[in-house]
Amino acid sequence: MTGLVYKSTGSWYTVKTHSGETYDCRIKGKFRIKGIKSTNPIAVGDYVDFELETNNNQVSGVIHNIHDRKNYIVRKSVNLSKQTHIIASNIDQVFLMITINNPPTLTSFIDRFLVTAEAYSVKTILLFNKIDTYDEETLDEVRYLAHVYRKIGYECIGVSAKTGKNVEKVKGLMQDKVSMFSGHSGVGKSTLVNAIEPGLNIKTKEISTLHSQGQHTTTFAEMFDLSFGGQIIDTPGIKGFGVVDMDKYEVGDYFPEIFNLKQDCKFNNCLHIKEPKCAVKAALDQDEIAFSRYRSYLQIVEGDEEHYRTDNYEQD
Ligand SMILES: Nc1nc2c(ncn2[C@@H]2O[C@H](COP(=O)(O)OP(=O)(O)OP(=O)(O)O)[C@@H](O)[C@H]2O)c(=O)[nH]1
Ligand SMILES: [Zn+2]
Repeated sequence: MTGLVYKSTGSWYTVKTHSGETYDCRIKGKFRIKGIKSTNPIAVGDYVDFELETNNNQVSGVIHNIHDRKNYIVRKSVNLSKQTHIIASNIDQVFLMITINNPPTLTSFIDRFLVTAEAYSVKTILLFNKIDTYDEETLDEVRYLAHVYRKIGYECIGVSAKTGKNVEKVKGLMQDKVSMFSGHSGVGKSTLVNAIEPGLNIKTKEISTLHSQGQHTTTFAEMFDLSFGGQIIDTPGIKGFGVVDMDKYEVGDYFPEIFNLKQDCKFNNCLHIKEPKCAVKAALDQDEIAFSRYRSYLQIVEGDEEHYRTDNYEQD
């Protein structure tokens, strides 16, 4: 049988078949996936093959195969083992929720998020929430940001989880897809998800991420069905996408507007900083590339690790 993993608790997996039956499954033998050194071999969002077995009149499943993943997101463990934990896989899209001032979402946060999402091959849609509260000046800021991000290929939608503005539009995008919601604490993730699917109480608030010994608990994601088709993955306690190791020469490839120009730079290993005949710097001078985007690019290339962690990898 084949099913989709909805929940994992470490040794047991909740797997749902296409016809809607749910089974508790375990893994058979050692499971190694090429190239990933992770603490969990199977994650929420995985498609797996399993066989049923009966023990003491209890039916459960034994997973013997995992299908290739289209993408996955990981979290590095904070301890010294340097192992990764796969949070979720096969994500169709992530909605990055942004508020201008309550709380403020900085462009450096948005851009670091987008770079990570590009590196993971996860499509991102930007939702500017709480537009019911904005004055004309703040709305101008929303319009400007939407212009900047639309120009480089990201869909941008102004929404209000409170008044319901554009909530139907977001639902339409979610139909029959696997979605996630991200963004700073307080941007309105729970409120919007509740407006989209009333009664689905996703626990975006984690009670505590620390054990009494001061170690981080492992965060387990969970998948939920949407009544109108599709699923939502809830990742309690995880507000950003974490840190992805990348070479400084790779960073520009995850900025679509920089990637599109790099073949026009004189040097094929151009970092677009001080090199002569750089197409990216020329585009910046012509205002074809937004300065805030270029500034974020420089911050990432110059490796402001400390900043990266606090900005993009929040855990309360
Ligand atoms: N005016 C207005 N208030 C909103 C809107 N969306 C959310 N809020 C309010 O903003 C506050 C935070 O919303 P939450 O949904 O709890 O935010 P969250 O992103 O889930 O926060 P965490 O659980 O901490 O990650 C609540 O008081 C909501 O009522 C909106 O569109 N307009
Ligand atoms: Zn260049």
